[in-house]
Amino acid sequence: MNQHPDISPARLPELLRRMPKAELHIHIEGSLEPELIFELAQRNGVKLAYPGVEALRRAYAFTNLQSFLDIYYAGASVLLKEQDFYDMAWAYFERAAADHVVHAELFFDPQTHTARGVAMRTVIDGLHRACEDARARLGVDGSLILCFLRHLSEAEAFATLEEAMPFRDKFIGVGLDSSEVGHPPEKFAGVFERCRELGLHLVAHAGEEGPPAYVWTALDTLHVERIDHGVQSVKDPALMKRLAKDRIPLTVCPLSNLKLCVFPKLEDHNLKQLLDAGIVATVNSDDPAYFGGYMNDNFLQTFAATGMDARHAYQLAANSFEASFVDEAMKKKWRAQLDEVFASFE
Ligand code: HPA
Ligand SMILES: [Zn+2]
Repeated sequence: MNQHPDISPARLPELLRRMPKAELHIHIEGSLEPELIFELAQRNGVKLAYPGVEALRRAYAFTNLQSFLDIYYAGASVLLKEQDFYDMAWAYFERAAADHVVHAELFFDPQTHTARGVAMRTVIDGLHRACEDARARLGVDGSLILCFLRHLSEAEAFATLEEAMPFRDKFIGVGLDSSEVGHPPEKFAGVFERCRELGLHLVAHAGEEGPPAYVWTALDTLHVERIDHGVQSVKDPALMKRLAKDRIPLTVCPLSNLKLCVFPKLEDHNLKQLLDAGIVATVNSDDPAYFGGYMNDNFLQTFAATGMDARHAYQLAANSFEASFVDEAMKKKWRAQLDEVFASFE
């Protein structure tokens, strides 16, 4: 296995496109393209606040996380039927396959839908059916992670978990998303403890806009296995050491961070710094329909802006497999595919 191939910078874009990779931080509702939003709105008779696709796209000028979330929840309002959830996830899987994503762990926000009267079964069945078809027809392995909305109460998270329990075999874990600042991980200590007892995988958004303290409590109070975003961790050297020592993966989303003004320019992004500190960082798209790109857009633009090389590319792909919630045999298979692609570029 050659982890440090001598590959010329000119061939780096093609290598980034072709290498197999896992996506571990994608909100499936954030993959809803404006065209599909309008198609579903028409199909379901939902009235939107924008006259058309272009007007909606023009509204995608965000200043921070909250300015995005307001539009993201409005976009999700067109999802009503099982087929809508299926169509959304299927469109994502087709794009993922084109980017050589071999495995994806999809976040979904049930509370966004159940609050509008959509049944939990409708949401989970539609998404799960798309995962099954993606495996069979595209060769993309997919699984679901249920996210609690952190701007809501812990009692509401408990009620959501209860509602989802009849479908326990259709999701592999739980996460925590939505407005971060003012809603620290410890607000959800009880429900995460219950999810841990249930044998669910645990992740949480922390250190996207919020302070390193939120990353610490996600680790030590919620006992999460991965941190989503986590880019603010560089402000705390002790935290950086902890993440590296315990090999806690960070699911980093460079174009999201750019669009939500977490970094002023992609050139300022700290992904290379995280990797060079020995942290198991990965690249992900977060909400690709809103942030200007899917997996390969994130890889290509970030590499062009930050001067990372083929060694970083290999590390990021290998990290995505290490950080995924699959068995060792699957990880081994994907690492072998990764080595094969790198070997073909030497
Ligand atoms: O980037 C995000 N952060 C927090 N919540 C979210 N929900 C969708 N995307 C995001
Ligand atoms: Zn996210």
